[in-house]
Amino acid sequence: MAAVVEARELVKKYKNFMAVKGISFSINRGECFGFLGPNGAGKTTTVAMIYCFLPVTAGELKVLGKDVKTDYRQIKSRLGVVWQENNLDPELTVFENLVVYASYFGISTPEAQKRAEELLNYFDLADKRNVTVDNLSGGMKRRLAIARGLINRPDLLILDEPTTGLDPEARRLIWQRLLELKEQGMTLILTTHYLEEASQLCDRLVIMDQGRILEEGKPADLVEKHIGRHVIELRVPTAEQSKILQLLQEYVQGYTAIGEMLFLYPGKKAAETLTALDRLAGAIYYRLQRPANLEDVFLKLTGRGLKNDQKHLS
Ligand SMILES: Nc1ncnc2c1ncn2[C@@H]1O[C@H](COP(=O)(O)OP(=O)(O)OP(=O)(O)O)[C@@H](O)[C@H]1O
Repeated sequence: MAAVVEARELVKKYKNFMAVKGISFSINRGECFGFLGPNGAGKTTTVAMIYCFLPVTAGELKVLGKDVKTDYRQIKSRLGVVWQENNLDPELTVFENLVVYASYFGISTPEAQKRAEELLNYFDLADKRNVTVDNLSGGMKRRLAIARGLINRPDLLILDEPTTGLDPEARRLIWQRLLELKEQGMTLILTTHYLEEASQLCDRLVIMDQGRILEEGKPADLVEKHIGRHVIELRVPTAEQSKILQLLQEYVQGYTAIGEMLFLYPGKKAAETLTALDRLAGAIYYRLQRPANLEDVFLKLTGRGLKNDQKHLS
């Protein structure tokens, strides 16, 4: 499969702060590739370098076979981007936002109008075509921003946290459209700190933290590799934990301890683990068995949750 993005030992330094610390990855044509990580991981910085918006400090970065250091004009003309912050023009109508943006790519007005109509229909915004952006809901603004990112019919669409701050219904509508675009063969790159978004949309992803890539792979494979099918969550006083872990060692393949919380990975022995736990009930304040997910992978790799506001200790 042809790579549309190749990064080798990519580094980004802001003055004295190294936001991206020598990462390597490769993105194939037609896939949805994700950068998953908490705030400050370096996701936006990385996609901004792919979009040729930020210069690379060191390392190699090729997009669509061209070098971002020398061929950025050609690369940019073939990319679409949707930034996390709303940067739609509030003075213009929905329709005008698309047509004016198209002019930056040298697209003729009749062609731009035709594409704008198609995109407004596709993103369920046709009845809003003549209102200004201020009159749109958050979900509509985000859909318009994605429509605008597609106006030049890009080879690659970059989405920086496309559904952050949206309600579940607005989020699902955007996921639906992005999945359709992928089915039509579009290459998508997205950053997110929503594990559900990453699991639903991404064919492959990297897990980033503090400027580094911790893991890379298909979402389901990463969960299987690090955790298995299930997680048993326990709340146990820290003084009791080593005794419990010792008693469970023949059943449990791995675990993560964060304060009083114990996250157990029982592999194929979930039933045996639960039976063994029943005999220990006195020391355990709380117990839950649930399917494993990408957040468990992140937790195991870093000892922290994906969202900064998330507390794992109750
Ligand atoms: N212009 C800048 N100058 C200095 N430091 C910066 C600049 N932009 C970003 N950073 C820092 O670089 C690190 C990575 O930021 P980045 O925005 O790439 O992270 P992120 O993973 O996209 O997080 P978020 O989800 O919050 O957008 C952070 O510590 C951030 O504070």
